[in-house]
Amino acid sequence: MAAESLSDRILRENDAVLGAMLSHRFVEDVKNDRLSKEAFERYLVYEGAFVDSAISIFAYAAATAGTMPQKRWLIAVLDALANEQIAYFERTFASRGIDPSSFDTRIPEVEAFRVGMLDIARRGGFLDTVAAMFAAEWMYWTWCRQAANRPISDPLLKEWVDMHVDPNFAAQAQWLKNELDMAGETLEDDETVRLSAIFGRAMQLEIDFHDAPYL
Ligand SMILES: Cc1ncc(C[n+]2csc(CCO)c2C)c(N)n1
Repeated sequence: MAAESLSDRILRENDAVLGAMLSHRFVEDVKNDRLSKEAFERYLVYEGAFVDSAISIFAYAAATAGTMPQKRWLIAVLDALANEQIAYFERTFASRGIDPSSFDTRIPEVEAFRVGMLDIARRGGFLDTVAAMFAAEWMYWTWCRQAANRPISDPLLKEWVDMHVDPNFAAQAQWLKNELDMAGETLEDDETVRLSAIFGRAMQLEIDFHDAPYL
């Protein structure tokens, strides 16, 4: 039998916290088409602030990547973040008349996620960033695939869910998984334990972040 890949090991070891996030009230509300307009708009502002910091996080990954194919891939990720994801928020805020500066994005749950993810990238190495973003993206890809098969009345929420089932986003989640697996073939056990803990920490930050629109 083939040895378990590093990403599968990380997913298995963090099954409980991943499961808690996948059954979070926010995910359930989107899947059942009952997320309130107020919660969605708060989420959008918090999320827009996070996607902005994701540009910094992936910039750290590009700066610490070892090979040119990795750098090329990450530059494409940065391009998609700045020109597709951020563009979504600009369009959405304009069409809804949302003024992001009138929301408090410094509340602890939102700030902890942003600072926590950024710190992993700033202080850790390339694989630390990959493990944290694998947590974030694998989780979104998983629940958005479920949500995309159900009716969602708000066209902008529908667009947001669909963006995370798009083949480009799926390829990004798979790329992170594969980077972990390739590195995992030669890592010492204490290093794999550390990366699994980073995944778990990122997922707990996600749970708290998704509580924030309801506070
Ligand atoms: C709170 C939160 N967690 C995870 C994602 C998933 N996601 C979508 S794009 C992106 C950055 C680079 O691809 C990430 C992590 C999200 N959007 N918001």
